[in-house]
Amino acid sequence: MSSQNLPNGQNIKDISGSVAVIMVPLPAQGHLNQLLELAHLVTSYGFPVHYVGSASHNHQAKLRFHVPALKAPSDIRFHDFPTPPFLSPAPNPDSSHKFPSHLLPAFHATSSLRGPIASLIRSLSSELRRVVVVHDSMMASVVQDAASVPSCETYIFHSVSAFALYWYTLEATGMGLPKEEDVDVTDLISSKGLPTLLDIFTDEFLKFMALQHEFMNLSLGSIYNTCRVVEGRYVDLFASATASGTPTKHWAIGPFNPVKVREKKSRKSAHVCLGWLDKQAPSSVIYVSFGTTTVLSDEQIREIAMGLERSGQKFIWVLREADKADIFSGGVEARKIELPQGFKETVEARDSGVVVRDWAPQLEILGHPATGGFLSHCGWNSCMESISMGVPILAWPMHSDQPSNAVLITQVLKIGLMVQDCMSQDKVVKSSAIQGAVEALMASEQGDEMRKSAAELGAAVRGSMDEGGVSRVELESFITHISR
Ligand SMILES: O=c1ccn([C@@H]2O[C@H](COP(=O)(O)OP(=O)(O)O[C@H]3O[C@H](CO)[C@@H](O)[C@H](O)[C@H]3O)[C@@H](O)[C@H]2O)c(=O)[nH]1
Repeated sequence: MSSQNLPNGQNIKDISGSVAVIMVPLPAQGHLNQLLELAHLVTSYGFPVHYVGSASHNHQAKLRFHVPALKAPSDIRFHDFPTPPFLSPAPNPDSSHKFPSHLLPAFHATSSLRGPIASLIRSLSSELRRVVVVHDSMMASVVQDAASVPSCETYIFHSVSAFALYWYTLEATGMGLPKEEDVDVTDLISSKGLPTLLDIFTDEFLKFMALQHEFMNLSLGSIYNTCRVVEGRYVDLFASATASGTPTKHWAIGPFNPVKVREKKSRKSAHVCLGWLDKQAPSSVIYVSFGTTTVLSDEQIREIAMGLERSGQKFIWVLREADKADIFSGGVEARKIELPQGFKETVEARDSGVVVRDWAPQLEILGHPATGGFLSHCGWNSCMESISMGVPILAWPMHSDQPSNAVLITQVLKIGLMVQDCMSQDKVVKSSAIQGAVEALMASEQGDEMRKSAAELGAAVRGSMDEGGVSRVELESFITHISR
């Protein structure tokens, strides 16, 4: 964004020196990266951004960031605030619930950020005309002191789809599933329909959420990492379902992730899997990854391996353990995830795939022309990244917003298929179901149709970030609003 003028005609230089933005993420990868991406978008308009968290979560956010370094990196200032020591247990592959409860100690420890954040707000507001706090919806209690500083305003950042938010709201108010014409609620993702809040969250996390809800009415508006081309209708439905007496604003300004596919020569990552992809035919590879919170049992991993192998389709499979609350903490030795005997040798002999055990360059894999499908748990980052790169999704939701995202992808947008029978918490999905689903997406007419629809949606979403595009207009509306 090279223009020196804000959308309202004011000069950036005149405004940006008098307004600062503080970003307050929830300390989990899928949240840290979204607010860091938003920080980059905001600094591109000349506003300084202060990104706050514990030293290890700030380090995590920087280390794994997939946006190339800014020309002026000093525009984002990281504040490493002290947090008391918190437990960082190993994820439990045999847990009876798929929700990543092992992350909760880090979430609870964020209460200690309240004091340092309040001090930062007060110190900035003594020098500036306005301090703008953009906080994760799950950090509302931590920024509650902002309300007592007259020149400070807070805005909620929602890290999940508007469709998921709308569905949570209907569930929480007892109104039930979204009975929309375009969502066939009788044929959702399991014979029982969408799971309840207790199926997708734990009691402890629901209590943590309830605490945040107590402070959400202090904010002046909501920001979404989504695009009206994808789910504008659900942004409006959620806005009206949660409307109270006080008018609040809603800005759908996603995708936050970069939408331009990089040329081979200017790639950020030199990961070996990209070299392998370069040798594959267009749209011939399925990318398999379950984000940073999914914990799979050994048995489930074996079934995935067999399913992939028997499908005969080429694949890149990211096989990593879920993140711990502190990814840099030592302690218990990480689980050694074993593959079935002979799997590695067969895959190598046939050159049929790559198993990635470290951090994969997901955005670059999805943006590669050889990638034709994504077997995903439907975390919202993965959905937005896949949508913006025009790649259809084979949906295997696990917990939280993922089941509703899967419905959005498969039933509303029709750019993906479900892995059969995957919503049962205690059942292992068999290799035959995985094989069938992979074949359906990668080697059938139905799969080709999904690829075509996903490519069309991807082009529209990328266009939404161009000058005059719907997301760019909303981003500039937010920028104009905070600089008023
Ligand atoms: O090897 C890897 C693994 C992950 N990623 C990136 O990590 C992020 C993962 O985010 P997401 O797809 O949203 O999955 P989770 O990590 O599971 O995200 C959590 O946070 C999301 C935002 O609230 C929710 O939608 C999910 O349900 C919740 O599990 C994405 O940007 C990926 O590109 C990589 O780049 N390389």
